[in-house]
Amino acid sequence: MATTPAHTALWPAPLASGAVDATVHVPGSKSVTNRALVLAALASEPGWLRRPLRSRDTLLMAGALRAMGVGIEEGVGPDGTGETWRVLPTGLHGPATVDVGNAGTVMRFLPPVAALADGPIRFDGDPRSYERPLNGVIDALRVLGARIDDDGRGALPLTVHGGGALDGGPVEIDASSSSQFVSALLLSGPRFNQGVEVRHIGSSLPSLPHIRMTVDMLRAVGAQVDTPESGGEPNVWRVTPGALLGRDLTIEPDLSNAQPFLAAALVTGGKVVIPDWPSRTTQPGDKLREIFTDMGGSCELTEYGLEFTGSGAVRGIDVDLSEVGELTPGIAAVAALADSPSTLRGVAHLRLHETDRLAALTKEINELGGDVTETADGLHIRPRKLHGGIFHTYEDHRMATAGAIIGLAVEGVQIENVATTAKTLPDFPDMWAGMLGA
Ligand SMILES: O=C(O)C1=C[C@@H](OP(=O)(O)O)[C@@H](O)[C@H](O)C1
Ligand SMILES: C=C(OP(=O)(O)O)C(=O)O
Repeated sequence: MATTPAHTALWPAPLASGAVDATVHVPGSKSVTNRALVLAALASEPGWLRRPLRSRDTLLMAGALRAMGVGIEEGVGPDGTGETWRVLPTGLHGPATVDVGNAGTVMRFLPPVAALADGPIRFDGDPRSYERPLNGVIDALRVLGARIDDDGRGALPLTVHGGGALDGGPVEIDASSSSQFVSALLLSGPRFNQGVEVRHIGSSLPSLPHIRMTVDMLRAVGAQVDTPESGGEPNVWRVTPGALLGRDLTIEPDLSNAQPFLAAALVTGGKVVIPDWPSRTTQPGDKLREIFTDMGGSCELTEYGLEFTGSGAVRGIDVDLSEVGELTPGIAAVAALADSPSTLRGVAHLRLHETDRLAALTKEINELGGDVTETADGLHIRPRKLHGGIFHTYEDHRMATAGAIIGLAVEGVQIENVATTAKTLPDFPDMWAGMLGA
């Protein structure tokens, strides 16, 4: 019997029968796991990643580093706990081929690593990866001494002809389309002969917490990094050349992936506890404590984790999301169920994410009867009574979880290709059913 291909399969989003009351263990952060893998691969000694995220994006990162010769072994941590990767930074060899899938972190963070390998590294990925901007990384690497063959569009596919070392030094980039350009150059910077000085010359710079995450993690493995926040020039980051330490790092839960579960507490007037929510973090998802409180919930951060409670009321919000763009789909879903209008601003660069998220959210919410309009840099959302229907996801994990949030409150919502959540949260459907007590 023919089976339905995953991308057309429909998942009936469960309707909440009442207020949710659940504890949800959220797997490790995509952004922290993929940075930790890169830094461990560039270190001068072995390192450990405990509780790494195992999802499409992080398995692609691990696979790519392995293809370049890095050892990444499944293991038991130094204290006997499982769920660990041991990283043996023995390699960086070409020729090799890297599949980036549609992972921004893989397509941006690895070309600078490949420039340090001793042979050609070919990069390819999903059709959407050809459309996502990479010019900031390609142009900068050329200035820093790398040889790269591409088709001139400033995007994938391409080959980095690694020369075993890279000069490095000062470079200007426009990172207004993605903060990942800056992170990519900084992460490999300690291994460039002269280090790197990245000067952002564009009009705006999204996702600043993700750049802070890069800087914090570099410092934690012994790199010296000067930043605008540490008294340096505005928009300039400087990394000194030097060896990196191998570390024993426990990966924090992915706070952006906690979003749909917190949203469930908000829209059902229930309660959700997320264990191990860090008391200090650079993850943008931490901002949800404030945003979802403004939208009607309340939260308490204890040593055990975050307890988030909905009040039964869901309020609209006017908010600049430029620092936390990846939270937009989940906030838009909640806003569509609120009792007053919302304006989400500062996220024009979302048009270049997994899909054009502003267009996709507008179309899919409106097809359920909503009233959403796109602005130059965001969305206006005027809540209306929604009805069931198919919610298309465009191979975007956060579109799928946004649809699931709406489905809690609207009967008959069917999510197309819920399996696309595997990009960062492979167990999403089971976790969602578990939260609802199914
Ligand atoms: O560095 C990172 O880990 C990320 C940076 C952000 O990218 P952009 O600056 O391209 O939005 C974010 O949206 C993405 O999900 C993860
Ligand atoms: C934008 C995202 O991913 P990527 O790392 O592919 O840019 C995201 O996860 O929301």
